[in-house]
Amino acid sequence: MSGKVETHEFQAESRQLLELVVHSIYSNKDVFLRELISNASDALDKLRLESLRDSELEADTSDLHVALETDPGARTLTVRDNGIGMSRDEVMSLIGTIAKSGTAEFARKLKEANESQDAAASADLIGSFGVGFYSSFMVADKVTLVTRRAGERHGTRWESAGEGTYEVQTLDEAPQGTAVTLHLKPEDSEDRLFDYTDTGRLRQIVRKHSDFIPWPVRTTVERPAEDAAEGEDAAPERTVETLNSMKALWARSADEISEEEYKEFYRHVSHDWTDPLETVHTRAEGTFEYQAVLFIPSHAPLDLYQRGGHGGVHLYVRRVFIMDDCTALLPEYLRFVKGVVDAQDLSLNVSREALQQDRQIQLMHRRLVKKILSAVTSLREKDAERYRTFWREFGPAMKEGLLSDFDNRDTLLGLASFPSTHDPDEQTSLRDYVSRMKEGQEHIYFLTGESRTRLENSPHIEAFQAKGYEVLLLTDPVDEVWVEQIREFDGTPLQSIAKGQVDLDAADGSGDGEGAEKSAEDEQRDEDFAPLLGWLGTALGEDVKSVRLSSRLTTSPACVVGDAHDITPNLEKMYRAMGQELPPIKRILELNPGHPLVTGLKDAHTANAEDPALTETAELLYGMALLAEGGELADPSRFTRLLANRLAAGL
Ligand SMILES: Nc1ncnc2c1ncn2[C@@H]1O[C@H](COP(=O)(O)OP(=O)(O)OP(=O)(O)O)[C@@H](O)[C@H]1O
Repeated sequence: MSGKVETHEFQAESRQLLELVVHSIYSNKDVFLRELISNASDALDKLRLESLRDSELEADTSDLHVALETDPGARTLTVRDNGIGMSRDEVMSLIGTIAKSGTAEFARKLKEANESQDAAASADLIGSFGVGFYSSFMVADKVTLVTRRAGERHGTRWESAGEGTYEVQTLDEAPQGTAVTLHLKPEDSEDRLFDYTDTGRLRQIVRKHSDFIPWPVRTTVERPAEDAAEGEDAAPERTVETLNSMKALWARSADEISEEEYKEFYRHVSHDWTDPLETVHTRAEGTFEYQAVLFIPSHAPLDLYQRGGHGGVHLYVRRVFIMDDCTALLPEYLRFVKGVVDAQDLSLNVSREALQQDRQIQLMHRRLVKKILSAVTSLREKDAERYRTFWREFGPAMKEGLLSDFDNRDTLLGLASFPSTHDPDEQTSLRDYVSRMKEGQEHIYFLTGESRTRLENSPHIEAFQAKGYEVLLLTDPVDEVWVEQIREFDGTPLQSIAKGQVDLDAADGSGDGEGAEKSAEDEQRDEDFAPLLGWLGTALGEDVKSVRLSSRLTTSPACVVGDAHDITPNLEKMYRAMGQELPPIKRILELNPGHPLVTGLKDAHTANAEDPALTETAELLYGMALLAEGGELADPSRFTRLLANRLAAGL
């Protein structure tokens, strides 16, 4: 006897998602079938693999297929597979819960889009998130799923109207695999809701969206009996038709495949409903044969920068699906690439661990990386618009490659783009930067920090702006790290303008200022300021390493800079946020000898070095320098008190 029917509530995020799907504004409702067939096909892949690996598994693998069963009278469509199936627990956790990373973020964005009634944004979101099984509720007002996991005795029945709850029941008997029955909503062609019990319609959808599925997708078609005598009512003939061609797309030659076929295949492997940005179809023959179809998506997944977010290259061996998310095939920084690699000479039993060590896999890895980088390089050369999209979505991930992929470092540097003071809207390549360098300029200047506005207004940049030197404004967290490791581009050294000494009057305004002879005027100025600098060094000794005169300032009185090999405050903050212990890092206070506050302080110090107000001015000056670069004060309330007192005294 079957178990009793239990009612459960959907997890909150799933409920939100379902609600959206039920009231979907997604115009192409046909895609529900692609999603269900895709799930069925995955289930067949899994069963084949499991039965290859586990000879004890009690499962029938003699005729693996997907069947579409229609009942126009009852207005139902069933998508049935005889694949791996699900246990009761799996049904509850996989179907009752959307345990995808990024769901919360997705739900939040969706809510925003709904509140602002932005239908296009909602459609985009739902398309890019991929709601899989839940897309059934776009066309059905009730969905019944009956499943039995291969090797298990009992089955499970799940049913829901896509509202707050679902029912589950254990069944004594059920066929192996999964049958999803959709109780279809009334046809509504205005809402692009068609008759999904019509086999002609189903044939059309399968050919369009699921043709390359490697398993037969069958349906029973009824034809009027041919040999029926005139006027006689003969039972119609029922024949089983396979709707898809089942050709593995990657095994076909690229010139036979239409763009639409690639797009459909992309949607199948990525579960992303939007189009890919770029496709790479490649094969290697000879001692180690493989075929690969790889895609660069047109947008970054929500979890691109979360550890453990999943990659997307599926590994096949001689057409047999082996694993999804095969991380051994591509480096971590290319984790956004989706697709399929089919290798000829690997064992079907290969494990994830063994893959990492496999020499052939390593060879394949190297070649695939080169293929992808060269696709991006040609995108950069031939299609500025699409390259821009690529870099906006994946630039920060690509820059991680500068830290890990030494073989391709030069290629990566060559295809990278960076925001710069040259143009507020367009990013620049390093090559273009170099071509614009001023005569005598020997360095590529950059500044790292949290945002473009902060960097543009940072005191460090003043003299560079004034003298027309271009500065790269690097605001991605990863920039802090790679600039520490990469010292030059094509022979031109990179130089942070917030570190070391700057002397823009010398031939090239950077580095340690050596080599440029000081004028008599400068020497006199240094002498005049020496007592103040010495005194400040002691007064602010707790906070700064030293105090010196600056030539990078034009309008600000002071700024703080790092020594040539110090880490930046931004990086320091990142390390601390990750829980790393660091000794306090003191920086250098630089003063603008032309600023009235600084000359005034010098005069006050000369007049009375013992004046207690001097120490407060020094503190204020240091605080201002920190604030100007967007830094944080150690004791903001003390700073405001000192400042308020000064202002009050001046009124
Ligand atoms: N026909 C099926 N047979 C076996 N398991 C299935 C079947 N359909 C769904 N599942 C299980 O339920 C899970 C959730 O399915 P769902 O379609 O919601 O998401 P998905 O396919 O993982 O990804 P996406 O939402 O991006 O399509 C699947 O990953 C799979 O484990």
